[in-house]
Amino acid sequence: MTVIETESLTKRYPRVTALDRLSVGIEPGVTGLVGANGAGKSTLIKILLGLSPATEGTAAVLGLDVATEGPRIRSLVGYMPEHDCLPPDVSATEFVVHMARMSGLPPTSARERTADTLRHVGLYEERYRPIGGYSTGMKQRVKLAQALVHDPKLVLLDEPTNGLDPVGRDEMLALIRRVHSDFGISVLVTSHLLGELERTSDQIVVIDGGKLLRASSTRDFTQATASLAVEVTDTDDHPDGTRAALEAFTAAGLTAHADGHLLLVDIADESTYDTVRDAVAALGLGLIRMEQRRHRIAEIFKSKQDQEGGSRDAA
Ligand SMILES: Nc1ncnc2c1ncn2[C@@H]1O[C@H](COP(=O)(O)OP(=O)(O)OP(=O)(O)O)[C@@H](O)[C@H]1O
Repeated sequence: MTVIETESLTKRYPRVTALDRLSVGIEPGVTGLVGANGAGKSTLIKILLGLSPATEGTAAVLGLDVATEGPRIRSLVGYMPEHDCLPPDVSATEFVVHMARMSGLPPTSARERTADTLRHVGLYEERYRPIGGYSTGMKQRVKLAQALVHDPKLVLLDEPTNGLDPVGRDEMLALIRRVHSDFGISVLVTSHLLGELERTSDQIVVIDGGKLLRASSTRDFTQATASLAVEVTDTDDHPDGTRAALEAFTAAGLTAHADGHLLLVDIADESTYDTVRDAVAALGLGLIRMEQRRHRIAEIFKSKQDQEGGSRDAA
């Protein structure tokens, strides 16, 4: 079952192709949509909401065709826009109640849902103060609350960590995780920062120049490239133990490279551990560390970009 499905989705503006034959299926859970600025993330969200027509291709949200079912999709989906769009003179409560009413909730349940949602996003104490006096983090929480207030099945969050300091980012990401774990709401969250979504997301979709680069579970993403980090001592016989071990690993048929004092060995299969241990023992070196290291997503892309000679700002 997929919550979002696109097929050859293309969006051409007069001077740029923002989405280029994008075909992707997104399952329930938390999905990170990652891409550099201008990759096409916001364009995709607007098409999914039925607010902007695709030039070619098709897309379905919760099984509904975006070309014909926009209003129904928007009743089932919450949207947190990227830019600050909050009225400064009203309180969070007034604004979120208003948005709940816009979504069709009757007055009493709009007020109840608003109180619950603001409590959930951690804005309960400040809920009667005008939004104009809020910090960036508080404004982001109001935007999240209005996306959740009508109890959607799916929320589309466009760069919710933008402008936040590291602590604010972590809090927002934890909150996003809870949107799914506490309420079972699926989440599509965008970011231009590859690293920040890997702890939050079940799946990662990476787009670049409107094209799909990769879509897979976060676990597959990082595990497929697992490596063994090995650190060894120097000895009188081998004053550069790292170099001696690297040569021995290569001679034993392993793929390895040095990163300072660390040797990073590709894990071909279970026997890699024994081969490393035996090679180190044969040289008479001490083994300081041998541990499996999952690559961070950012590293995978850095090496991919280095290979391609690219210098994009997704990091
Ligand atoms: N209404 C528009 N008219 C013309 N070009 C547009 C329009 N909206 C977006 N674009 C262009 O389409 C491309 C993709 O933009 P989009 O906003 O979808 O990217 P993004 O990944 O969301 O990046 P950002 O995080 O910077 O918003 C960009 O080159 C952008 O300039």
